[in-house]
Amino acid sequence: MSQVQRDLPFRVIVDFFKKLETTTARTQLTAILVNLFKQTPPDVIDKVVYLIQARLWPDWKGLPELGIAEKLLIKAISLSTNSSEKVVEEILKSKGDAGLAVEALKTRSLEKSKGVTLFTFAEKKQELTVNKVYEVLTRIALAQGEGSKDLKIRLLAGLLSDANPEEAKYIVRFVEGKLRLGIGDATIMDALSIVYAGGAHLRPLIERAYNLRADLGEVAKILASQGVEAIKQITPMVGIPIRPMLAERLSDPKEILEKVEGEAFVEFKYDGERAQIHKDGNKIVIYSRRLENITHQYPDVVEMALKNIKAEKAILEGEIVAYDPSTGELKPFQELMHRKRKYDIHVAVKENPVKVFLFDLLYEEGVDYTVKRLIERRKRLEEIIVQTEEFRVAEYIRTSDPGELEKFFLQAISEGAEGVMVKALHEGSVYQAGTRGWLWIKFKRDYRSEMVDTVDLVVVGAFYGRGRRGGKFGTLLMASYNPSNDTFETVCKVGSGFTDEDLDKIPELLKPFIRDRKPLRVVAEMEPDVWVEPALVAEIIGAELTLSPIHTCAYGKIKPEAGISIRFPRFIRWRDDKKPEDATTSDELVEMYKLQLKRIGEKVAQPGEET
Ligand SMILES: Nc1ncnc2c1ncn2[C@@H]1O[C@H](COP(=O)(O)OP(=O)(O)OP(=O)(O)O)[C@@H](O)[C@H]1O
Repeated sequence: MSQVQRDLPFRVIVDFFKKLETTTARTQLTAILVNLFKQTPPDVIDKVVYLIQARLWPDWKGLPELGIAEKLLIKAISLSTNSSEKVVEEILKSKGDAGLAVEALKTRSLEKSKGVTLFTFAEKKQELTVNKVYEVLTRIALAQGEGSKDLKIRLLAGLLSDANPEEAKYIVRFVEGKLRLGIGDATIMDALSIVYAGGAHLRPLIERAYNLRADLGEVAKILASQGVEAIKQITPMVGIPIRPMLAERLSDPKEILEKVEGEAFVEFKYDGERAQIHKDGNKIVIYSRRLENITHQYPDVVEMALKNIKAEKAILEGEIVAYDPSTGELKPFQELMHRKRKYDIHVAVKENPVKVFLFDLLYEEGVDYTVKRLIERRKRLEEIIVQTEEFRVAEYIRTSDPGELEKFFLQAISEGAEGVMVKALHEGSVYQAGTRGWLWIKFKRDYRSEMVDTVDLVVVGAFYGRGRRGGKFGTLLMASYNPSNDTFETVCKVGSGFTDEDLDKIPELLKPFIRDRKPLRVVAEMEPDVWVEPALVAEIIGAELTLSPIHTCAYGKIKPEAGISIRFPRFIRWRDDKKPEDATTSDELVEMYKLQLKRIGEKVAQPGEET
């Protein structure tokens, strides 16, 4: 065999980007991706995956972003194309896209130099490779502090000079953060399974590995270089976040207990911020529900964890909740916002104290607890911590009695929780990382409306307002997530519930995600004024769920030619702790719709009852 290939020409990736631009069907997307992975040597597959994900590394690493503002970009393009900044600005204006601008300028300067044949042979540039592009982009991102602006410009200009016009176009789009390809993690995992197992059957294992080690580039590399066995052996690792287990929802205590097969742990569902606490000796890292590193926001939690976790190496989960030290009362989630400010964290720590309620153990001293029953995980959790007033296990009971469950639920609400989490205890009650399933069921407070619960939907479009809202976005087109084909299906247009301040902020929030055509993963019948790449999640409540022929959520699942929609939807708040794939799924809306029908049925059956 020839020498092992360790790199991939960058033009192969460029060809892939180009093909994607003219593709809309998901099956085709997967096929194109399979073709790319087949050509990718194992050594660079991690980098190829990151580039497809439009990033340089997983967000949780907390490494800097590229940090190239438009001004710097113009300077770099000007340097690399021998054009003045003014010319670059003009072309940028007329093309409306920096990628197209650099492509045009480079083509022009190539044509100009065509006549000059002297030295061209000897000077023929080396072909750009994925490693080279990745290395320079990394250096650009890591250049920080004094003189870093200049360094960033020089590095980028150098890279663009080495690139041909098409390569330069995509490099610029990447740098600008505009290289969203509409390829979700689900499609990447499908393609990896096809390439390395010849079909879909490896997909669940790849997904499990990704759930335990939230780094798809790394998972792809292990698979490509060490094979399927290595993927099977993957266990949690302290320092690398585990994708959180999620709960289904129901609101009938009897039905909930039937679903978890009888006896259950019923815990307070605290209204705070989920925290995955990693301890490695005297180092603590805290990851959020979205797997962002939030350690710096909670120096007090770091201290509590160091003091009260007896294990050397462990991964624990809990909820961080704000409280009022004068009364001991728990405060709502919004109070934690003070911890998001970058400066004066010590002031926030003093003014907004928190408690931690632990509810799971995922790993301890080389043992993978995610594969163990809840009962074992909880027992060990209690053994390895010293419980204090501020750092302790979530309030819970163990029961199989619906009446007792209901009573505990009311107690939870009266003590400032949102409701309860009911957790299965049976043989199969493992920790299902990254999965929403029936092993955990949330039972939340009724919002005093027909819709029992709020939903979290993704912005996929926006409409300009009229009257007082003229010229501004007044209404957003919202969608649910359909994980079975990795798409976003429209549910409703929401125009109420926004404060003036919310409305003022919308253009800025949407700006990076606005597209001139329907994003690949969006399924919609209506045409908004602008399309929005799925990125922003909002919590929505409405009067009730209805069926609508113009929305595509779970289309045809309840009735032919109708999707599920929300009557009188109202915006509650942004959920920036959620990724679009964490939004309420179309199947969950189907369940909620059925539940609503059932409750209406019950009301009709007992007309005397107060509703
Ligand atoms: N005792 C507990 N056990 C598990 N999760 C808890 C508990 N108390 C509070 N929580 C929080 O509830 C969330 C579980 O609900 P779910 O799995 O549906 O996630 P979610 O979609 O963020 O929930 P929601 O939208 O209801 O806030 C967890 O992410 C966690 O932050």
